[in-house]
Amino acid sequence: MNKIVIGDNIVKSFGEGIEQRNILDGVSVEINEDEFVSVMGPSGSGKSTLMFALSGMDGINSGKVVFDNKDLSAIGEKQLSDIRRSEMGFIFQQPTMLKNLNILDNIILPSIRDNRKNALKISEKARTLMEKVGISELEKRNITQVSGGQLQRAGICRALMNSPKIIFGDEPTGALNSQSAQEIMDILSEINTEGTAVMLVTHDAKVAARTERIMFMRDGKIVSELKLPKSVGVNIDSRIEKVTAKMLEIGI
Ligand SMILES: Nc1ncnc2c1ncn2[C@@H]1O[C@H](COP(=O)(O)OP(=O)(O)OP(=O)(O)O)[C@@H](O)[C@H]1O
Repeated sequence: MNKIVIGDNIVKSFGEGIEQRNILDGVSVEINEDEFVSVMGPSGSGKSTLMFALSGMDGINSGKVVFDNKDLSAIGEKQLSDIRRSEMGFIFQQPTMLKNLNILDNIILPSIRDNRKNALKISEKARTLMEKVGISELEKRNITQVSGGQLQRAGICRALMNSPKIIFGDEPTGALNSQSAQEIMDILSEINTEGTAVMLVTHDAKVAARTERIMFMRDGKIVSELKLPKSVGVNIDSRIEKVTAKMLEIGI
C-alpha cells in the first residue's frame, strides 16, 4: 500500500533560548493512501501541530515530511501552497466562510480564484458534492441561515472541490451536537471508502472509534496506537469501549 504521508522523526519547537520547547519531539508517522486515521491526546500534546507539520502548513525544525513522494521540506513556499490547494483538503471545527456570500459561492470561491475560466464546471462539481452531503437545497442560503452541521457539510464540499488525496480535519465535529457529529462522520467514512485518506484530530472517543487507526499523543510524542477494522458495521459500541479502555490504560 502506498503511503500518502510520511513523517520521519519530526521535531517542531516553539519559543527561543531557555523558553524553547519541543512540541513535536521526534514524531514518526506513516499514513496509507486509503487510510482513515485519528490522533487523540490531552490538550497541548501536539495533535494540531502534528497535523500542521504533516500538511506542510507549518515548517519543522528537523526531520522530514514526505507527501505523495514529495519531500515538503525541500520545496519552496509557492510549490507547497500549490500542493496544499490541489492535493489536500482541510476542515476545521468552525469552517471559515464569508458572510456576504451564499453557501454555493463560499464552496466554489477558492476553486474559482484559481481557475476563472471553468466557473460553470466548478459550480457543477460543487452542486454534485452538495447533493452527496445532503445540502442541495441550501445553495442560496447565507451562511448565517444554516445549522452548524449544515455549515460543516459545506466545509467538506469546499475541501473536496479539488479531489484531494487526503483530508486533514482538526476537530471537525467539535462544535456539533452528537447527531450532526455522527452524520459528518458518516460522510467522512464514505469519502474515505471512495479512496481519499482522512486524518482527524479529535478529543472525542466516538469520533476516533469510527477511524481504523488511532494514534495517541502525549508531550509531543506518539505513545500508543490502536488499530480497528476499517468497516465499522454494527460494532460501534465495542469500538468506543476499546478506545476509552486504551485512553484509560495510557492515562490520557
Ligand atoms: N504558534 C505557536 N507558538 C507558540 N506555541 C505554540 C504555537 N502553536 C502551538 N503552540 C503550543 O504547542 C503546544 C501544542 O499545541 P497543539 O495545538 O498542537 O496541541 P493540541 O494537542 O492540538 O491541543 P488542543 O487539544 O488543546 O487543541 C501547546 O502548548 C501550544 O501552546
